[in-house]
Parts: sequence; structure tokens; C-alpha cells
Amino acid sequence: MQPLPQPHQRWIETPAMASASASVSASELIPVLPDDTGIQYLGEGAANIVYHISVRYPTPPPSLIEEYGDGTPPPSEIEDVEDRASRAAALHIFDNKLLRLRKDLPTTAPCAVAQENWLRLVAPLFDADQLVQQSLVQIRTANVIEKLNKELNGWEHNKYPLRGSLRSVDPRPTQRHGIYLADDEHGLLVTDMTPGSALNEEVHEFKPKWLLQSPSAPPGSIRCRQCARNARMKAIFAREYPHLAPNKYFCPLDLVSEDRRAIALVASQMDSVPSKALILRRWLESNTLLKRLRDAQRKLDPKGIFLSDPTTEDFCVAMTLRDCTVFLRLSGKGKEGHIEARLGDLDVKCPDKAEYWKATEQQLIDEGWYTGTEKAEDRQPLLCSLSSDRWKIVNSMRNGLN
Ligand SMILES: O=P(O)(O)O[C@@H]1[C@@H](OP(=O)(O)O)[C@H](OP(=O)(O)O)[C@H](O)[C@H](OP(=O)(O)O)[C@H]1OP(=O)(O)O
Ligand SMILES: Nc1ncnc2c1ncn2[C@@H]1O[C@H](COP(=O)(O)OP(=O)(O)OP(=O)(O)O)[C@@H](O)[C@H]1O
Repeated sequence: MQPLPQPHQRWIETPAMASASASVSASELIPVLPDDTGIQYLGEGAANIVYHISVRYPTPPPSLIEEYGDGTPPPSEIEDVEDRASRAAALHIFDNKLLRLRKDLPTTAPCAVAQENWLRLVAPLFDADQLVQQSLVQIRTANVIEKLNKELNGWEHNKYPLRGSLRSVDPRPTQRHGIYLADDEHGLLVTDMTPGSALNEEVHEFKPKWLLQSPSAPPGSIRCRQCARNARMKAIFAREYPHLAPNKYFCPLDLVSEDRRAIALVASQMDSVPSKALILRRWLESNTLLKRLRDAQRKLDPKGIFLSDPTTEDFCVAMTLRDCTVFLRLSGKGKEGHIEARLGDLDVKCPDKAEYWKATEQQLIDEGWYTGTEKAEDRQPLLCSLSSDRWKIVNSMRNGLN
């Protein structure tokens, strides 16, 4: 198994990386984002910022070529119109795409490297229509990063909208302030999974996280890895904000359960509107995507962080699959309803995170979060599907007894 690059040589010099830069040097194959593209902030996570893009089509629209009709124009005009038509056709690659740009962090890789890793290590694990597709786009010529970083910075320092900005207020979550975009040659064009203009279309986004117990969880665990992590986070939150209700969460094992009651529960936890929960339930009962994701998580890390080499590609891809996002686009109604499901946020993790992964696991074990033996003052309800008390607690919560 080929190790991923080590910290001091991160993201360079392996054969895979060399082929990435080779493909990038064939830059004529990578589309260029036109200078006058409209770029509008959509959202961000810890590592990337995602933007809506609107490219400007040449005017008059190419359909005019048909409107010349019988009065044949001079050849130069025809050439001009044809030229514009072919430029417009080339711009269609930007249709239904978002622009995803990485933040300047030690754990993010240049987009060209991320793309090479995604193509080689992630895309083969799924069908094309199960993934948010991604491809490189050149952004250097349009000075995109400089402009966008100014905008991000401006939001933090100005109370009023920047000139030319469509946003009236800072859309960035406060905890994301202070981190900006990396000055890369490339960005990624990704399948746009935001709701379309069609009536009733909406998108549900969630992280399925660890769909199986952690291989290094202690014997007798009554919480799965994610429920252990969530219980710990809830306890920290409760100490800091004793009067606020914590975020709701669900047990990821329920997402791939064969028990219809567990699926109904998780669907209702994911969306409290009954009609939406019903759509989610039907999808959870019938989809093959999440089980495929679970099986890949198992295959790529059967031993866990303490017994595997966390710097291998397999391990890093397993961790990637434990932190990806599912986008569900719901359209239509009732039985006519359709769901398009795709996995996104599949940048192969950096092996530099190994110490963090080990420390996280050790903490969950040592503090008793897996075994439900956390300190009495931090005690959290045992809502994980691995706990035999789970239904009793769920029912008492439903009856308002908890
Ligand atoms: O450690 P976890 O399980 O809490 O996952 C981290 C995520 O936290 P979450 O629990 O999903 O809110 C975390 O997400 P947020 O910052 O909470 O949006 C990141 O995705 C992080 O990965 P990276 O540092 O961006 O590569 C994630 O780190 P790893 O997947 O590398 O562990
Ligand atoms: N293909 C997409 N279609 C629609 N929205 C998207 C898409 N990709 C990302 N987004 C939106 O942008 C947000 C941030 O994107 P993304 O998950 O790629 O960031 P990240 O930094 O990689 O996340 P993480 O914190 O998990 O590392 C998402 O939560 C989602 O709301």
C-alpha cells in the first residue's frame, strides 16, 4: 500500500502527485473561469468555501443565428455569430455547477492534488450518479482568490455591504472568521445540489459519519463511535451553556439498520416535519448508497487507528468516508416524489491528522463515552442503537418524561 505523503513533503513528490501536476500542465484541457463570472458565497465548512457562479453568455444569444431567416447576412456576420455560438456552447460546462475553493490550512491540499486523489481513490468506489462530480477549473487569470479574500475580510471588518457585493451582511459563521482561501491555480467545479427552481424541490444535507462501530472501541461499548463523540460534545456544551438546548443528533447506525422502527426514528430525528420524515424514511429503506458507504468504511479500515498505519491511503480514505456529506434532492410529491442522492465533500484526508484521530479515540475510551461510564456530572442519555435502554429513553422523551 502506497503511503500518503508525510508532513515534511506533504502533497508533493509521490508518483501520484507527479501525475497530478503532469495533467495540470496540460492546462489547455482544464477550462478557464471567465473573468466576468459572477461569484456569490453559498456556504463553507472547516476546509472549503463554496460559491454560486453565473457565467455571462455572449450577446446577442446564439439563437439569433436561426433568426436571420431568408435575408442572408454577409459572411463576416455569420462567422461572428457562429463564433459566439461556439463560445456559448463551451460555457455550458459551467451550467449546474458550483465553485468549491479550499481554505489556506495545513491540512488542505491544492485542488489539483485533491482532484487527482479523488479520481484515483474515491470515484472508483461509487457509481458516477452517486457522487457530487468534480473537475478542475483554472481561476488564476481572473484573480478570483484575491477578490474573494478581500470580500471575506471585508465582511469581518465592515458593518456595511462592500461595493459590488450582493450580500448585505456577513454570511460567514463567526467560528470560520480569520481563515481565508488558498492562492491556488485551480478551483473545483462541483455538481450543484442546491434546490432548483422547480416547485417543491428541496435539498436535505447530512453527514452520515461512522456507519459501523469503531474497530478500536472497547468491549462492552454501549455507544457507537459517533454517539460517543456526540455525547462528549453535548456534555461540553452543557457545561458551557447550561440553559441552552444542544443540537439534535441521531445514531448513524440507524441509517443502515434493517429494523424499520430504527429507520423511522432516525428519519424523524433528521426532519421533524412528518411529510419530509416520511420521504426520508422511504429513501433510507430503499437506498443502496449508505450500505455501500458503510462497506467501504469497513473494508478500508478493518483494524482501527491503534492497529492500522494511519498514514496509508486506505486509512485516509476510510477517514474521508467517515466525514463525507450526503445531499438528497427531493422533488415532486408523495408517490411521484423523486430523490437524487449524491455524496460530496470527499477530499482525501491528510495523514497529518493521525495524531488528532488517535487522541480523539483515546479520549472517548478513557473518559468512558463508549461504555456509558462517563463522569456522573457529565452523564448523557444512552440514545445509541447499541444501548439496550435506548427505546425506553426514546419513549419517555416522546412522552415528555425526560
Ligand atoms: O473529528 P470529527 O469526527 O468530529 O470530524 C470533524 C468534523 O466535525 P463534525 O464532528 O463532523 O462536526 C469537522 O467538521 P466541522 O468543522 O464541525 O464542520 C471537519 O469535517 C473535520 O475534518 P477536516 O479537519 O475539515 O478535514 C472532521 O475531522 P475528521 O473527520 O478528520 O476526524
Ligand atoms: N455540491 C454542493 N451542492 C450544494 N451545496 C453544497 C455543495 N457542496 C458544498 N455545499 C454547501 O457548502 C457547504 C460547505 O461545503 P463543504 O462540505 O465542501 O465544506 P468542507 O469545508 O469540506 O466541510 P467540512 O467542515 O466537513 O470539512 C456545505 O455544507 C453545503 O451546505
